[in-house]
Amino acid sequence: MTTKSSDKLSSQACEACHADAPKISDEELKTLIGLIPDWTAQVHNNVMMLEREYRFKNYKLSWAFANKVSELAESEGHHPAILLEWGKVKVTWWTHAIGGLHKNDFICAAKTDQLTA
Ligand SMILES: C[C@H](O)[C@H](O)[C@H]1CNC2=NC(N)=NC(=O)C2=N1
Repeated sequence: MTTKSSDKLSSQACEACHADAPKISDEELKTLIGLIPDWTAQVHNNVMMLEREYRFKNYKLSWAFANKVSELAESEGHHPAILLEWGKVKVTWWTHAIGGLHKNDFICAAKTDQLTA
């Protein structure tokens, strides 16, 4: 079996996150984003977020993927923004409780990538 660098993240589970949990450092951001190269860190309304757009052949496939992401979110207790459109789904992960990025967001991004397989 081949192992990808993102497996280091996707094999982990989200931990309970509290308002006093620290945001990831710049150093951690560099390391963690390197494990999920298809994602970009973007700042919206002063909050750093992880974003990726997935492409599909039609609306039904986009919709099915958005549903899978929703199932993942409920099972992890961590919830992304999902923008469902014809042929594409944009997934945005951040941690509301801290207004930024926590390791949970990187774990969930790696798990989201696995849903396309
Ligand atoms: C009580 C519950 O676990 C929290 O409100 C969770 C739910 N899902 C969440 N999802 C995200 N993305 N960030 C959070 O801070 C968050 N908090």
